[in-house]
Amino acid sequence: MEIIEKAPAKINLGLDVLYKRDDGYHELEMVMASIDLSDRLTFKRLPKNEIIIETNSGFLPTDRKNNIFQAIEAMQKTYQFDGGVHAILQKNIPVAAGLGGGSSDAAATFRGVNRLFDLNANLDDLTRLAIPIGTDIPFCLQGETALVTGLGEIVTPLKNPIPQCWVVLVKPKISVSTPRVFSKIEVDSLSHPDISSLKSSIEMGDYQSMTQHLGNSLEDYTTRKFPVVQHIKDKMIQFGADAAVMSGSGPTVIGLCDKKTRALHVANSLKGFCQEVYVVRTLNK
Ligand SMILES: C[C@](O)(CO)[C@H](O)COP(=O)(O)OP(=O)(O)OC[C@H]1O[C@@H](n2ccc(N)nc2=O)[C@H](O)[C@@H]1O
Ligand SMILES: Nc1ncnc2c1ncn2[C@@H]1O[C@H](COP(=O)(O)OP(=O)(O)OP(=O)(O)O)[C@@H](O)[C@H]1O
Repeated sequence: MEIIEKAPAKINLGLDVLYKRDDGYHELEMVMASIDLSDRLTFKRLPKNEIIIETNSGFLPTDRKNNIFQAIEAMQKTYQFDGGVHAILQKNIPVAAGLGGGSSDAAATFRGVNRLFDLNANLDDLTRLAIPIGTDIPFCLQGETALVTGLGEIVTPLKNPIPQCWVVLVKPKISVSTPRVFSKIEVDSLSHPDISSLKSSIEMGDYQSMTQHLGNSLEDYTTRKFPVVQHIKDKMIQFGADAAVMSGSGPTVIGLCDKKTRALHVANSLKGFCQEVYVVRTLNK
């Protein structure tokens, strides 16, 4: 028997860093949405108690450093099932891009192993196991559009998902380390997007108002370190995106367009500038 799970990327429409906690982590307030750009995972049972990870991506670790490995191990320890897991990852989401690829793979692994061994774990059970592996995983377990608070572990689905639109993703050829960004920011001097207005515009289905309230507290730091991120934002607006914002700790910039033709125009105009350009839809159930 094999189980197949899709692992969609996430975008941060809004990300506010509220304060730094005594343990070094940051209290966040975010609006996140899943998009139609996904990794694909296949899970098979193995007779012996081992974990094998195969992937089409040459850059990724296949040992304990991979989030998939950690998720399988957490499930093995908790549920003590007989046998091991062979996971095959088809990587489509750019790595270290601010699109939560590794977190979504881990979430898909929790779902997949749960099904593969008929473990009947519920969302709360899986969320508890997920938090120590990555703070984006609780959102990835639920998907769609949500307000995400705490360290990332408190996920509250919005009354309505993000209004249907086109998302242009542009990833410059740099990788950004999330731990490094969090260790370098000075919390007192960060900008604070209006997450409450962003949330209400989405819940009211008001696309235009939503585009006016996108924002990311981490953007100033990443754009100062990598000015190319600001260039991409400026170009997106110049070529017709309704709004543009950096996702997560970067470096991917997302541009929103209500019309497909305009999204394709923005994407085509940026292709000469960056190699990795995607046009996707948001993912609503
Ligand atoms: C920036 C975001 O992408 C927004 O969605 C996420 O918060 C990051 O999620 P992630 O990649 O799953 O990151 P994690 O592996 O959980 O955390 C990486 C590192 O970022 C820092 N970190 C993360 C989350 C948080 N609320 N405060 C932090 O300070 C910590 O130093 C942590 O060791
Ligand atoms: N399954 C995986 N897919 C991608 N990266 C992984 C995976 N497992 C471990 N990693 C490691 O995690 C690091 C960050 O990868 P990822 O693509 O999840 O970053 P990200 O998109 O910036 O995530 P976020 O937006 O949650 O910060 C990489 O350095 C990579 O080697």
